[in-house]
Amino acid sequence: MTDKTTGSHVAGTKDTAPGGEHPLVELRSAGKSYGNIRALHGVDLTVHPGKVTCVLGDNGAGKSTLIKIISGLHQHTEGEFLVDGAPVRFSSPREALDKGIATVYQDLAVVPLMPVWRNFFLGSEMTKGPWPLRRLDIERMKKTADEELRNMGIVLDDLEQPIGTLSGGQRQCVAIARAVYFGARVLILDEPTAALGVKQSGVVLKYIAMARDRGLGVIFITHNPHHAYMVGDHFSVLRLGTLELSAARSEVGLETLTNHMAGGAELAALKHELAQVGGVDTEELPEEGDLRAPAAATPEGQS
Ligand SMILES: Nc1ncnc2c1ncn2[C@@H]1O[C@H](COP(=O)(O)OP(=O)(O)OP(=O)(O)O)[C@@H](O)[C@H]1O
Repeated sequence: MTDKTTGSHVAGTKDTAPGGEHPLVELRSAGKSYGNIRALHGVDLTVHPGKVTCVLGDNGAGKSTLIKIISGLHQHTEGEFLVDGAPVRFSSPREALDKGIATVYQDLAVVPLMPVWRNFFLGSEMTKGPWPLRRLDIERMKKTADEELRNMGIVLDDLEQPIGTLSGGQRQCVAIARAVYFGARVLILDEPTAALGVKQSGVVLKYIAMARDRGLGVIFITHNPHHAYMVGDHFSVLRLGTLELSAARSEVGLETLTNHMAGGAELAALKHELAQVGGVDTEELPEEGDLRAPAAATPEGQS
């Protein structure tokens, strides 16, 4: 575990792929500057098949920049980016997709009024018949979408219903099933639970676990340490563009993770500011050390 806040380093923390294989995706001291704004610096990250790597961080921490590098929207300006052990520099998201790296964005790229099955195949429609008589193979698309969603345990009453009528959680799940069907090896999920309630978040976390169990390497971007801890194998906390914490599940507990995300020092500063405003009983607000995880939290060092 590397903890940048304490400077401590625990031996044996470097991720090694099972069987000594290369990670699917690896960043080595990677960084990105936009002009003279350094958005990301010195980031190490590995993604292995069948594992969930969680990237946590507050607003402006650099999460989107990190996703953009891996998904081919931006290029890194420092360090190395490797896929299957080979250095890469993508010029477009298409190149990332060709390597099996699929990204599910929070504002899902769906057409709300189109049926679920049509959105499932959007941009990659099945066709039949020879050119120039080629036409959409609607029956096969409906059947395949139905099978694939069922395989992922997603049972919808009617695939003809417009995707816009599904709940946010269901839409995320359809997007995950779609990425799995189209051969993703690495699935990047951009805050999939951010806009969801507790129950819907639980459903999405279940499908993240299913994608993992199917052997995909998942990068789960989130603000929420509790959600991360439900499914994560490795946790990377970004702060102001650098890695503040990088730890395997066996090395970090939910409590530590929550404290990192809550930003104890920032909370103390906020408490001080609130005290100046008046009208808020700051005595009742928690101290840094009081930021406790829920009772069900896994004890430190256990998973
Ligand atoms: N295109 C850009 N040009 C200049 N600066 C940028 C650009 N994109 C991001 N930044 C800066 O880089 C830093 C990291 O931003 P980034 O969007 O990666 O953070 P984030 O963790 O995704 O935040 P949020 O959760 O708010 O989306 C911020 O200071 C941001 O202002």
